[in-house]
Amino acid sequence: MILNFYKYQGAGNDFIFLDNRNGTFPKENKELIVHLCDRHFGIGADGLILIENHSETDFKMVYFNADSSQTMCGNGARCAVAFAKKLGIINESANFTAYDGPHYAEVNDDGTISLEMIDVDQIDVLEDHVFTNTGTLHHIEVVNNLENYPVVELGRKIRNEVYGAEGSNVNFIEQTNANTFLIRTYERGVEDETLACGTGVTAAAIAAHKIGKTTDTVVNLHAIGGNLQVSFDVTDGIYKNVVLTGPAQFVFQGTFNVS
Ligand SMILES: N[C@@H](CCC[C@H](N)C(=O)O)C(=O)O
Repeated sequence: MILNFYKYQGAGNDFIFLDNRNGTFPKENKELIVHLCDRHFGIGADGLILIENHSETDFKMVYFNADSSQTMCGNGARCAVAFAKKLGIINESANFTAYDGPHYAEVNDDGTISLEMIDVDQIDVLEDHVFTNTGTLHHIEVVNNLENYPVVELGRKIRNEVYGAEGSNVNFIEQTNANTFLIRTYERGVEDETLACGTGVTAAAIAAHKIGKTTDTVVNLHAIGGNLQVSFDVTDGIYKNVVLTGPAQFVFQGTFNVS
């Protein structure tokens, strides 16, 4: 089988895209998904995304982590909008369906994508961290000297020892001004630090606001792979109109021979 694939990245979070509107990709084949994402023996990526037909929205995004587990992915969703535009499915805006439900997104004049995220009403503020769900699970800790922080070592420990088999993504943030934070994320399903995580920066912005680190409702997050922005409204403690904005870039396309 020959697969035509496209590679995209959003702030360095990279994805293999397949146009599966004809439904021919064997998505039950988890070994194949793991193999395609393998950086040594496959194409290499943090995740794999299928674009499929949907009866009520412009398209359906089916996301797999590099280990083939499924959930929502914010950077992947922004890249999915860019890919859907390249395929001619949408123009400057999209209504699409993802793991966590329907989403609306817009392509901005500078090529960045603004993506509406789910409302967030459950935010657990604990002694040394915040835990919330922005489409997928996130643990957030405020730290010092993030540049030299042992993100992989501590992220993996928290992911496994605090959250067990289901796990959680683990974000470490450091404030640099009133509405700006540096962020590094250990992602479950990749089981490593990634260069950025869209649902993670969304969770971090909401957590920072919730615990009073910022009073702004437009928050800048600087990840290793690029800059992202999160805006929201807060009504009765519920974060609504949450929008994630950032880059989504086509990198290359090719064919992969599945033996
Ligand atoms: N990189 C993603 C998040 C992908 C899912 C995550 N690894 C999980 O398993 O929850 C993003 O940009 O949101």
